[in-house]
Amino acid sequence: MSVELMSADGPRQILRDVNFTVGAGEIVGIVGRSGTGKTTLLRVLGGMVRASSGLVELHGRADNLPGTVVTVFQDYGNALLPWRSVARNVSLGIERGLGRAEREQRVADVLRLVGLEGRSSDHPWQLSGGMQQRVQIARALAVEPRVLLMDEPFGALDAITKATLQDVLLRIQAQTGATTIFITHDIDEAIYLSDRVFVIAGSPGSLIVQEPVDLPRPRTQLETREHPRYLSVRHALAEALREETA
Ligand SMILES: Nc1ncnc2c1ncn2[C@@H]1O[C@H](COP(=O)(O)OP(=O)(O)OP(=O)(O)O)[C@@H](O)[C@H]1O
Repeated sequence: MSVELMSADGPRQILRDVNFTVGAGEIVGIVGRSGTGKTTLLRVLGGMVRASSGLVELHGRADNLPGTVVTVFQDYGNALLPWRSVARNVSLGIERGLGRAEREQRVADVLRLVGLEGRSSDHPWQLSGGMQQRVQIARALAVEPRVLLMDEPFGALDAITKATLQDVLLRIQAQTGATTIFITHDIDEAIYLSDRVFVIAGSPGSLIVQEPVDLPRPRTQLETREHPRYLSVRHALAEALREETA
């Protein structure tokens, strides 16, 4: 797939020949320097931007079924509606199509998954940044997506909250089996969470590495990061990113 977008000087190629397949239930982390087109790629996968050549297929179909692909943004502060309670933010994507009892049950279930069961009647501004990001993740999960796309989901959080949410995400993904594709600037986060790590490089951006992680699950913050395989994947990714900078 390739993507061209309009700039002030006319059309500009943003991504060139980015072709890959992601298996159902797989977790893929995308890393790469700023401006290489990672967010654009995620937008194409989410159906928000159209590829100028090539296509995105989900289970062999090019038309993304609404609700099957959901995106979580880094900017949780703006993603949540401040006048709505936590529960009503989470129910945003399921207000049509589900009866009230089923909807309330679904909201309660996903809030429990992200560890916010006691905060359903709070408003976003009454929560910490990490909690607000959990609300956004809960809202995405409420529609029971087959594909979860996340653009630097933990980028704005402190290291301890980030580690906690990484583990929340792994637990949820193991339970829901959602195919998960996320962007991060943190190589360690990419390895810790993923089955494969993609490196996007250049301008226009292309997919230069698809590194299998091959670390056992369930993963833990200490043991996984001390595993010899972890270090070799880290080395390979650092080399790929360094070569690109050189
Ligand atoms: N809507 C748009 N119209 C025109 N050009 C765009 C648009 N969105 C992004 N671009 C351009 O596409 C290129 C890639 O941007 P993108 O946000 O995808 O990169 P990125 O790898 O996610 O960067 P970062 O890591 O800094 O978030 C940039 O040159 C940007 O200016």
